Amino acid sequence: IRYITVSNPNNNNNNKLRPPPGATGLPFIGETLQLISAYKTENPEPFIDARVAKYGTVFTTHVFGERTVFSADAETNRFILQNEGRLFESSYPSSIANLVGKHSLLLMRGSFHRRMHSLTMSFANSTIIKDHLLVDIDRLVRRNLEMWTGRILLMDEAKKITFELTLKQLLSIDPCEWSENLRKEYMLVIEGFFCIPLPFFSLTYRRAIQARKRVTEALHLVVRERRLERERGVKKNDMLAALFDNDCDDVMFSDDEIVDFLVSLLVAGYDTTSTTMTLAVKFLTDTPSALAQLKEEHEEIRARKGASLALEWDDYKSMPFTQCVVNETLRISNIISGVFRRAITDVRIKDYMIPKGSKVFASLRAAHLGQDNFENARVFNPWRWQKTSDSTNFMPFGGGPRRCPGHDLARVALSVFLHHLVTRFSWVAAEDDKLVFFPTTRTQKRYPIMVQRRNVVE
Ligand code: HEM
Repeated sequence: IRYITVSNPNNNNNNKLRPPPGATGLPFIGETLQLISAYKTENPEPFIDARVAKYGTVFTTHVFGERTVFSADAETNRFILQNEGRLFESSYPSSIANLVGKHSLLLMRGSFHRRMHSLTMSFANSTIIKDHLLVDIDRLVRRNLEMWTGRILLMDEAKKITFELTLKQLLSIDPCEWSENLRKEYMLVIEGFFCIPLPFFSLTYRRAIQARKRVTEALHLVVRERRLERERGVKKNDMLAALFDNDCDDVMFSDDEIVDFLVSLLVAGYDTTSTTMTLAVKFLTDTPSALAQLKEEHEEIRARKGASLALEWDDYKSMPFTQCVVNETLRISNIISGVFRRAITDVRIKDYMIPKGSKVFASLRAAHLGQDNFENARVFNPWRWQKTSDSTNFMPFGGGPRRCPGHDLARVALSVFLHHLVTRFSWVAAEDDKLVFFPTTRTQKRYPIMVQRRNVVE
């Protein structure tokens, strides 16, 4: 494949190139309804498969109000993501942009984005996790699991756990009534992400905007209080402290900037990690041999440590099969099904021309489920990762300058959660439940399970 930026508009060869083939469907709505109805089922693949068969892995469609170049090709996706800021830039729908706030990392661009992205990374990298976040993750996961009994909605429980973890890491706040109320407001904000961003038309969106206001008010109070504490010399080791410390450089963050930044970190880590936790359990329940192997791995760790010691970094590093399960869950469920970008110049991809201004969707899902990229790609098979530790076709956390800064943190949280779950409980699905992929990836009934405490551990 040749990828070339078109810098000379008078180049005749380039002028002959056309945009990728495809169909743009009905006026205004394009193929949006076909896409939504496919993604509302357990098997949305035919939407992509049919177009790939007809037009190839890069095709044109028209979704969510705009003509869009859709890439189902892993190499093209990588090229798009790595050229962030040079050939493409991220482009979120206005519903999401309004709700995360204008100072959010998701919306930042250029050198400021690079700087804030690396600040976020430096707060969630493996050294920091090893040195102090792991202790909190272990404690908060155990604390939640201790309360489980009988029938639970796993998706709700996983959300509670990830929200508590994120709040602790960002603001050093332990679970309490205040944090639980904040979480409820957050759920309303996230509901608003995928609806029409017109308060007049959508009650969900109106509710989301009001909830965002309450969330930012609550966070403003925390930031103000922490500034006062800081003046009194109280030091904390969390994301908010890192943002305050950045004041010492050339930039002084205002409270508004800090609050938007925190809102977007909570948004980005909350739904993604909790849904992955839930789906990992669902896939394991449906694949008993994988669950048995996972249990064995974790029971060995417990046998070494005894019933009650907290997990340490070396324990996390001795969970090879768990990493296979995490990879395979990320590959097959595709919590972030793809990312939207906009071409900031004319770009040549393969033998097509992507005109400047075009909307582009790099479908991570299509690459992960492409039969040419993975053998029996649509089957949950964690053992495949025992053969290939890394794959260039595997990008659940995106790539390039916007690669997810929470990727290590998410992996650790998932592994610790699975460890305590399989060593403390056995469970069965309480009802049939199925996966759907619109508006976000979730199971229809929030995955009800019946849990039973095991005797092997405290
Ligand atoms: C299984 C869990 C997760 C998945 C699958 C996931 C996936 C992704 C993906 C695909 C992107 C790239 C978006 C783009 O290129 O436009 C991203 C960005 C991001 N993620 Fe995650 N993420 C997860 C967990 C987390 C966690 C725990 C955090 C908290 C620190 C986090 C914070 C972010 C932020 C702030 C961005 C925006 C980065 C930027 O635009 O520079 N994510 N994530």
